[in-house]
Amino acid sequence: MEHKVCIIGAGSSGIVACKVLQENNIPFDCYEKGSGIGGNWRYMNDNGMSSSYRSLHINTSKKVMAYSDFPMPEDYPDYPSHYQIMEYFESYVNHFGFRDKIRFKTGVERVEKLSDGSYEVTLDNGEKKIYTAVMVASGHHWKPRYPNFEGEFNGLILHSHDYKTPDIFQGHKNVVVVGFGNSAVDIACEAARTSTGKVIISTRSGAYVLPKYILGKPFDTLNKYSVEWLPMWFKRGLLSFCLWVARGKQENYGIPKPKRPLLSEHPTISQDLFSLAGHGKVHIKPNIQKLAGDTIIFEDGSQEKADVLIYATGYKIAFPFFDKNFLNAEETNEVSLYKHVIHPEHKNLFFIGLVQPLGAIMPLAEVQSEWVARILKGKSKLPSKEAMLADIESYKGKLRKRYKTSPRHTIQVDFYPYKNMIKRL
Ligand SMILES: NC(=O)C1=CN([C@@H]2O[C@H](COP(=O)(O)OP(=O)(O)OC[C@H]3O[C@@H](n4cnc5c(N)ncnc54)[C@H](OP(=O)(O)O)[C@@H]3O)[C@@H](O)[C@H]2O)C=CC1
Repeated sequence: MEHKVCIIGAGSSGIVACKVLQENNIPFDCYEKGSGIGGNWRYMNDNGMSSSYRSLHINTSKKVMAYSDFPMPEDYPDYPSHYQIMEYFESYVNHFGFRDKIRFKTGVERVEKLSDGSYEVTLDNGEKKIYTAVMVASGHHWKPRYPNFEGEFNGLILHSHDYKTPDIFQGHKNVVVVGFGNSAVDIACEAARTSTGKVIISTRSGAYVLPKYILGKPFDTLNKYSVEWLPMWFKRGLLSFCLWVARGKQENYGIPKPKRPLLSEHPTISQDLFSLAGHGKVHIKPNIQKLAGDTIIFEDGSQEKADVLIYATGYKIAFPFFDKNFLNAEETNEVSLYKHVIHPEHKNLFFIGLVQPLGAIMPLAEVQSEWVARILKGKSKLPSKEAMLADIESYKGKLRKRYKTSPRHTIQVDFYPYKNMIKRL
């Protein structure tokens, strides 16, 4: 069967999907809402979906993040800025020469499955196109998830998605950042360097904070030596030892130790937090109990006056182009996909980059795309629908056992084991 594929989005997952299909001579069109490639990594992207802030640097190292056949420039630092990552993506697209297959400023409004199994794609200009397969690469860090605290806050409230520059912290601003993921820590550190006021991270679960370096090497480059068959207790012990060597106990800096074991949450990575917390520039408090005008009351009964409240509370997984009865993940962030790629009920509907790795998404989006290309060419066979559904349930069970139950842990994968598994498939 001759395929024609629709790729939705030209971010870091969409461009590698384009490259892989082109290499495999599979015809495709890619649609991108904004006027350029890069998705989340395009600061101030005019598609309105980027959550990048001006000071953003990637928190996985350049070697782990790069696509397999296109290394990042030698003169890039270990942890490039979003400007450098964008340059890298631009040269990737130029090098492999598929920019003309991407239709910019063209959003996908609707994707509907037809009775013959093909997909009707409606664009935002009303145009309708038919495809035999759809690769969804529209990202999962663009639709803010808000908490629902009792009471009202009078000051400035912002979700981390809308945070761009630290000007809002200028002067003597007291700042409370809710959440203890990577957005929360980056923004709290930036606030602490900008404001002379008090900066607080408010967290309901706490976090183990991993430094970017250990023994002078990017932390994630050590990860490749941990082989997938090692038991979890051993991996935990090894990581615990590495953390002890790299930074001692995090409690020594005023960062409480979570009550659950290591590797049961998406990692929070920061080199700066230790220093700023140790200097008393960032304080950690429990979750918010109540908002009361200019005062924030925490669950331990303490109160703080605040000027700025940042919700760094993560994102909803959303696909606005699907009918809610066809696919809806927003409330739970649960999407039932075989190996996080294949929809077992809908043939030739694929999801690229819809994973949250302990590592970078880009090389995983690459192996996923290669797998999809093989499926489309009939070179890889899928198991039965029942077997795929059973595999999905079994994986969900493993996630529930390992991770704290939370919408942020529904698409979690271990970088190297997942990459190797997709390669094997
Ligand atoms: N430099 C970089 O490369 C950066 C990368 N990122 C990546 O982007 C992705 C998104 O990160 P991020 O924006 O930090 O979001 P996350 O989903 O990772 O973290 C959200 C945080 O908010 C907390 N939270 C959620 N809901 C509530 C609530 N109702 N009340 C209180 N706390 C709540 C969560 O706690 P709980 O654990 O209890 O759910 C968690 O601490 C991640 O993959 C991250 O690694 C982000 C920023 C920078």
